[in-house]
Amino acid sequence: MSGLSIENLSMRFDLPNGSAVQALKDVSLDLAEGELMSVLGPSGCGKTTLLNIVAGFLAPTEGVIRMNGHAVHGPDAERGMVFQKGALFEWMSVRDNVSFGPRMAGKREADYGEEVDHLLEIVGLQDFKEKAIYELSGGMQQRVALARCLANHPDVILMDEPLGALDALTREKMQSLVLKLWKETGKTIILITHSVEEALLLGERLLVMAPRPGRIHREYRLPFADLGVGQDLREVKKHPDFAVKREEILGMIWDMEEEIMGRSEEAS
Ligand SMILES: Nc1ncnc2c1ncn2[C@@H]1O[C@H](COP(=O)(O)OP(=O)(O)OP(=O)(O)O)[C@@H](O)[C@H]1O
Repeated sequence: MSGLSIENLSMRFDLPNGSAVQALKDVSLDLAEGELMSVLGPSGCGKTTLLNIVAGFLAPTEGVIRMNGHAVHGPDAERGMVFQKGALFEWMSVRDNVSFGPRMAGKREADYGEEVDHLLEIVGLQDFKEKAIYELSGGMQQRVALARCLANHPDVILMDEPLGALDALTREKMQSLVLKLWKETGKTIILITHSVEEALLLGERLLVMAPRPGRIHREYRLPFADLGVGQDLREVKKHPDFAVKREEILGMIWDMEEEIMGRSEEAS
């Protein structure tokens, strides 16, 4: 079967003081090839833990991840990761960052050169390819991170708050770029965000997680990502159902946060 399958995943962290945190409990989910899923939820509901397990950085206490039918046992180029920031090689040029994966795989310039230049063009950095990373703005650095991830030909792209450190305007532009890359490359994408608007705009599927233990609370299938491929995201936000869903999900997360605060007050 092609695509990503998350089967009965649980993760418990045993702490040095003898207690334990149940970060995830019985999470199951199938993602077909080319689907874009955004993941939202209050702090501590296990979003990053879920992504790290899918990436193969963490082994779950129970359950299994299957990628195109085979079980995942560790990191692999088929699952690429884009972090919030800080994962680029600062001292290398933009182009050397993007070509890093192919070079490490033993490929020659003649094999990857054209594709790397094409990726730089897609993310709008063709005029900056010889610049060093530290010379770029935050938004440009995230474009390098996206191009570098794509250069490894992943089947799935995992994004942990990839736009979280950007200013509002750059973030909006990058949201459009993520949609464009998704449509042009047909990649399967999981994107974690703390922004309800971003989750609505980018997720053709939107997963709301709940904490303690981390679990799937609700899933939506939404039209906004498809709408956003062809038009300004500000227009998409004017869609009557957009505001309805935003209020519904904000309320849902607000209630969860209130419950968490209530529980911690009871415990203290
Ligand atoms: N290595 C670890 N050891 C112990 N506990 C951990 C570890 N990693 C995560 N946790 C705990 O697991 C739970 C889920 O954490 P996780 O970072 O996955 O949540 P999150 O939803 O991504 O949170 P945030 O939105 O704040 O980034 C939290 O209670 C966290 O403290």
